Amino acid sequence: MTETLVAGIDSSTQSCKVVVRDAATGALRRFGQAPHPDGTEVDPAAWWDAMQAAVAAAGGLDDVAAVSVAGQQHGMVALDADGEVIRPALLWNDTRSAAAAQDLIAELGEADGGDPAAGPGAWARATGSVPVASLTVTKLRWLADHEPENAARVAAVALPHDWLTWRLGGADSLDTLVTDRSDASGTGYFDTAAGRYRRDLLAMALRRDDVDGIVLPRVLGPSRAAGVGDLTAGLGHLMLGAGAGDNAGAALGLGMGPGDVTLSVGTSGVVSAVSRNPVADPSGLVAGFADATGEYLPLAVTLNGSRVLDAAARLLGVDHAGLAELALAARPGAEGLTLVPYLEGERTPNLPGATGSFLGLSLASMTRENVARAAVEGLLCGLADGFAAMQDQGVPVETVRLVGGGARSEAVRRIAPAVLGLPVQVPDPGEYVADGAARQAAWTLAGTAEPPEWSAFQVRTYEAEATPEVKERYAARRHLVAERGA
Ligand SMILES: Nc1ncnc2c1ncn2[C@@H]1O[C@H](COP(=O)(O)OP(=O)(O)O)[C@@H](O)[C@H]1O
Ligand SMILES: O=C(CO)[C@@H](O)[C@H](O)COP(=O)(O)O
Repeated sequence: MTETLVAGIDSSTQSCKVVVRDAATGALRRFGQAPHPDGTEVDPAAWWDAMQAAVAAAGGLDDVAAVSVAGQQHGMVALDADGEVIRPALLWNDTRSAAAAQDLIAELGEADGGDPAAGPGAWARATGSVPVASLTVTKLRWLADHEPENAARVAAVALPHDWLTWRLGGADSLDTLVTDRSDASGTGYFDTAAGRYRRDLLAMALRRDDVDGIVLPRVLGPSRAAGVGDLTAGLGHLMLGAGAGDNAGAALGLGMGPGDVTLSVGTSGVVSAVSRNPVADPSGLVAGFADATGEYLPLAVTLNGSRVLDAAARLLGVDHAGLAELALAARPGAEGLTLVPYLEGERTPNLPGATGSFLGLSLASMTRENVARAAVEGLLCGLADGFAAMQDQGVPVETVRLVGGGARSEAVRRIAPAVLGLPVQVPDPGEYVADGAARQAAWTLAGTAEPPEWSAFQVRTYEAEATPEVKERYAARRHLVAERGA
């Protein structure tokens, strides 16, 4: 019997990855990857080109029955009435809209009860999240304030995964744009608990009173088909799933349920958990997003994930294996050296203009080993802060898993349980976002109530003696940061 194949695509910050899997068992059949351009402002055409290259590297989709696209969240893809991209997309890690976030918070507070200080609570109640520069709503306000002629031309707003799904489906008209709850919940103009758009917030962001005519992608249920796609002439037809934000994709790929907490060390550092109830944290540390199965996915996100390791390896003139070796050769705590790794500014805590700092340099601590160790510990302390914020929101913790490109580092794997003070499971290295998209495609194809049960992945559990002093020192130092440009 010939097997039915499905594909999952992860259009993430640094690259596009494609997996082709058996729809019934989830067995991996093929894989392809292609890089994305650097920078926090990207022409979506580059994602399309990378997707074509990654699909080709994965052997094409000729024999594939269904495909879903997961993607980096929040990126603003503004389209005009002809469906053309108005300007390069501003990505989730572009911090130019930090002041717009502050303005929007104050304005909703004023609109709600006359008090700008009530803004964070008002946003958390309205959408589940407090705006930070990452969220799409703040990018739209930035557009209105800095490029009003572009803001006036906006006829539709999509996210990276919506736009790619639309292109796959033929991009016939703006009305065929679709999305899913997980990605819609990261826009900042979607009421996550109620599952509906807040056009009043879109109007506030764009400073326009005619937003009823603006197309927002239709929000599909978790296993609803987005249509029948045609990647390029000659590649044949395939069913399109609704797709998802990348973190919800990973949750589906990992089969996460309540009690499972995932740390992802990709470009972003993410702590996420599935919750049966919506979360609305007025402190803004936890974003109250939705998952890709009908539940919720509270998460805390740092701007400084795997690139902290990339930068430290560059600084020390070693590769990733060399960095891990150096870090593991140092003692816990790096003899008093701390890296506050705000290399791209920071989102959790919300310090978009911050730069990073090495603190605690001494003759003893200023060694290559300690610098490597401080980089790994600093990255993990940022995640540990997010983890604590999730626990403060009542998120239960039974298992902790580590995924993403940075989880390939032996140092990250071995130091994570020491910094968190908990055992950490590391699944087989893989592309769990793309896997989640593939599982969604199989679900869409099957038309069943629940996603297909796929064979479990292997995990290796890492344990270590807890080093609470590392987190304590970091907590005492993390506010000692300089402003960008200072
Ligand atoms: N062995 C390794 N050790 C540490 N970091 C690694 C290793 N392999 C890959 N990475 C890092 O992982 C990152 C890419 O991870 P990925 O999860 O694909 O990111 P994204 O989804 O944000 O594009 C890169 O920054 C890369 O340098
Ligand atoms: O902003 C968020 C989630 O809120 C990021 O997690 C992006 O979704 C990018 O993810 P990666 O490409 O780093 O995995």
